[in-house]
Amino acid sequence: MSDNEQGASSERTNPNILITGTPGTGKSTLAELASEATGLYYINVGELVKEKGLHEGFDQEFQSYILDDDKVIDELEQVVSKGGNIIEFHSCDLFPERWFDLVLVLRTDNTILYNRLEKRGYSQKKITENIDCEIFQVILEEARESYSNEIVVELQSNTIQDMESNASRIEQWVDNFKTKK
Ligand SMILES: Nc1ncnc2c1ncn2[C@@H]1O[C@H](COP(=O)(O)OP(=O)(O)O)[C@@H](O)[C@H]1O
Repeated sequence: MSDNEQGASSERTNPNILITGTPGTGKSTLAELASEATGLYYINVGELVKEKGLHEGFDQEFQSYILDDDKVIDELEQVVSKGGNIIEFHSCDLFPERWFDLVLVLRTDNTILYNRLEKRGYSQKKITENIDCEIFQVILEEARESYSNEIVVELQSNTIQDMESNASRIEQWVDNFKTKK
């Protein structure tokens, strides 16, 4: 990531990073690795929503929770305002723009993604929905519309090597952010 991907310089001495992308692209795996490498605090928003009931119920048709955006924002506001977090979620337009110094959108080739989702035991309907989401770059477009394009970075997440190099890029980026503060 280049210097200008540093993004709009915030007052934070520790950055907040958002890792987003279609389900199955490897967000949790990368967020955990990057959290270990950087010491930033890892927040899995999907898990938090379930744990703390930050939703308006379960949508049987889409087999997912209907988010209560306001509850999610309220729950996270305090910890995010201090900086030093890696936040991971399969959507990104609900969070305030000011929260993030870097927004990473993971991308995976269709066949690889298909196999990962099938292994997860997703229904055919849910697999198709997610593959379509990836083909039409829904999350990438959402990220570009919601955040300054200077801080939005697309990362390939097909192989273990991709995962390792993405984690080390994040580590370097965080070091660089802290050095400049
Ligand atoms: N870059 C990668 N290369 C190979 N396998 C990966 C990669 N990223 C994730 N995986 C695997 O794909 C599956 C889904 O990853 P996960 O991190 O749970 O995705 P997400 O959090 O985006 O839903 C897991 O089995 C994980 O081990």
